Amino acid sequence: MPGPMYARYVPPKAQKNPQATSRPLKPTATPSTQPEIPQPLVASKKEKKLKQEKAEDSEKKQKSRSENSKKRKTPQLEEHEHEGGDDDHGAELKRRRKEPSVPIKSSTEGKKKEKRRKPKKEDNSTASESGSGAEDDSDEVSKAHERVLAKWKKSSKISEDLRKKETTEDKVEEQPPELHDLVPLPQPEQVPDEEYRPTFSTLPPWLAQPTTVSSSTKTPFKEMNINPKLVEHLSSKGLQDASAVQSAVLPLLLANVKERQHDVCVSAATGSGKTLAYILPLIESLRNYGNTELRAVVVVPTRELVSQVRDVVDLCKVGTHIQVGVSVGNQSFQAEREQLIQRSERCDSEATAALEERASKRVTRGGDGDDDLLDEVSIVLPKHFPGYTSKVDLLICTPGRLVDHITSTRGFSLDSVEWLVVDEADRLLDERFQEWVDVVLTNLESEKTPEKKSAPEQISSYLQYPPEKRQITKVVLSATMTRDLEKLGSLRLRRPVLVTVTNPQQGEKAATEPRDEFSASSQLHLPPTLVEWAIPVDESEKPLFLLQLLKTKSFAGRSTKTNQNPVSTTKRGSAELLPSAGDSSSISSSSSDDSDSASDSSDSDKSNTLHDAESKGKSGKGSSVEGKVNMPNVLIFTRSNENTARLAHLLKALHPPYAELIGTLNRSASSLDSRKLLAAFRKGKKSIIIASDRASRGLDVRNLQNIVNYDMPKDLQGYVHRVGRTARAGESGQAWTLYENAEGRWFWNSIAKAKEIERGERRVERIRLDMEGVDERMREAYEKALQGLQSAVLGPKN
Ligand SMILES: Nc1ncnc2c1ncn2[C@@H]1O[C@H](COP(=O)(O)OP(=O)(O)OP(=O)(O)O)[C@@H](O)[C@H]1O
Repeated sequence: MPGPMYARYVPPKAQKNPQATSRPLKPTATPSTQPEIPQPLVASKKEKKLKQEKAEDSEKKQKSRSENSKKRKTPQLEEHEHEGGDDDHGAELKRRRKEPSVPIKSSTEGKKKEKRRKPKKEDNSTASESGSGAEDDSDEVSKAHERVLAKWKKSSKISEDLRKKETTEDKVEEQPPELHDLVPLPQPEQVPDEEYRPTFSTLPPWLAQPTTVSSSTKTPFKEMNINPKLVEHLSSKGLQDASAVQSAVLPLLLANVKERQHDVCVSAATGSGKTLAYILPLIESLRNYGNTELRAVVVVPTRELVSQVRDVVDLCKVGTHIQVGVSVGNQSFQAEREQLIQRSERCDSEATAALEERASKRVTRGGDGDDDLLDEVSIVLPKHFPGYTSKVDLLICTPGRLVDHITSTRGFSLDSVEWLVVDEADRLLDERFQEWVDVVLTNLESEKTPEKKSAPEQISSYLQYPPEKRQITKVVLSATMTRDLEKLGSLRLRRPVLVTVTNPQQGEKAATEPRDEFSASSQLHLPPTLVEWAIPVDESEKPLFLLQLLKTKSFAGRSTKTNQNPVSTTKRGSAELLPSAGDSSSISSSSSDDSDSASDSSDSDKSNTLHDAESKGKSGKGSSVEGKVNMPNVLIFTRSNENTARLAHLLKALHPPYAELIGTLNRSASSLDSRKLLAAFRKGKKSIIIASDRASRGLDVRNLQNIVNYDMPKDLQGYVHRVGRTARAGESGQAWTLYENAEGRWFWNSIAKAKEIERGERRVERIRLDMEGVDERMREAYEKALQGLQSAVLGPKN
């Protein structure tokens, strides 16, 4: 054999192009990119011949050739040889894998490269094959090649193994999921997310840390800084002790004007006595003035509240000369002006001359207003000027009417006002009412007119000193006081203090624990004596459900003159009906904990049943009109004026004996009518009031025992105010909420279990009405009533 089979193989690493040399050793990611087999390994016959011829070249070249062949060993190959060769192929492979990968060349590109390489290899082979030296050399090269080939094989094997391993791993991952039929896989118990409680507060300290007082607190009026005659008078009316909120607020407000350094915000449950808490300080402050000036303004949202506050003022002002005015817009504006402002004439030649001069120049300031004044001047005595004085010390008004007087009533001025009370503040600040806050505050903060300035004020004005800031005490109250800083900020309170009333347990907690923003904003209070019920109803027969409720003994079968509550909560989550003569009905209820979903069809199993005593024929007295003792005393809330009228119509048609006992209270009722209705209700001539939310705020009706939410309230605050019409001033009361299927979830989540309401141990309890008594006859009557309603709405021809 003329020469070795693999003569003149130039190891890939000896190539000039390092990328080309490294490719054969590089393991490939996919089988399609197999390591490139070194091309020169199998030499063609032509090549061998050429090699032989060239091997006969001079010995001189032999040395240089052997040196050349040594030099051609790449540093990489040498390195491998030093490191122990084949054993380190794995490490080498890994190292190369980390190197940036060589882009895969296209086949044409590979061929071109091969062509470029060929002449070089030919040169080398010619040089290496000459005589015995050439043989040695070729042996050496052959061995080197074998070594490299062995390394390549080994590396190929390793990469092949790796590929196999990866494929098996992939297969394991791709295994199809185990099938478990339709039974859900057992899941680990879910860890509830911890409630986020920020460690910082964005509320100002006065809101975040209010002054709290326990609802059990009582202070005798005689221990307070109140006129003894007034204390005596209050006592004669059964008011000896100040309630909790009064005990906290009165000391702050009874101080004299110089000591009153704070504006006061009050957040306390409905019926806790907030009205007296601000009326007493007003009376004590106003009683000592010798002249009449408008010094106190009380703003409330509705006409009914205006007259209610007036009643409290009338109770407290006995023996004083305090003049009280009301402004509600139920009478003509002119008549109201005359009640509030006294017009007089004073001799003031200077003022008259100035005015006449203006008139002659036809300079008008403020347009029509000045023209009016000119007209007035023309009808007074010569050299006389019209003057105006207030006829009232204290004005109780709605915001809209107050703005009307400020802007249009000549002589109406807030220059002497020292007190501004905003009752039901969240409602008044929610609705803009002609931007009343801005108008009133701008007036209160503006400089007094010269006539209203005191002597010292006139002197400092003459000396052109800047006017002193006026001392006005603001009192802001609500059972659902807003923590909205923007709204409260609009009242521009001065060093405000927030007073809240908590139940005894909460009071202890509040005293020891600092209140953060979260808890401060979440406090709504319900009267502790209130019992709350929830009744699922069928939407299509809701009036029938209401009728059944009104007839049930636990609702209607008790005297309106006693405060005995037919349902006594015996322990948490359970209740029972107190036995009463001839009463066979019973109630045992489930707490709200058992009633997560209103749509739960198993309601009936868990809930309780109110047996209709009348339908069972065991007590016919329960709903007889003559037996007033057993008539329901109830305020029923609907969501709109229309619903109020419709429901009244249906109830009267369904159960005619109720007709003369039903009254409606909504926005379309005049003040006089609503006053009359409330008076009749207090006297027991009317027992059922069907009302819109107009009656939900502030209304105080003694002996009102039941509230029915026939339609859902708008929100949580709405609920608190509605149900707060009962269980007032420590008396008992019940609230019944009828919920349709679609409303149940919202009611339970947003009202019954609302975290914002402090209910303590109490729960809203769910009961079911027994509808057995509703027979075909009643359903027919219901249908007729609906038809009657339709023709009443559309007219008889339709
Ligand atoms: N010190 C007191 N002792 C006994 N009864 C009181 C006392 N103070 C007020 N009351 C009575 O409590 C009832 C509720 O008072 P008031 O109307 O002021 O409550 P309120 O807190 O303003 O309620 P709301 O937030 O619903 O307006 C009234 O009938 C009132 O006569």
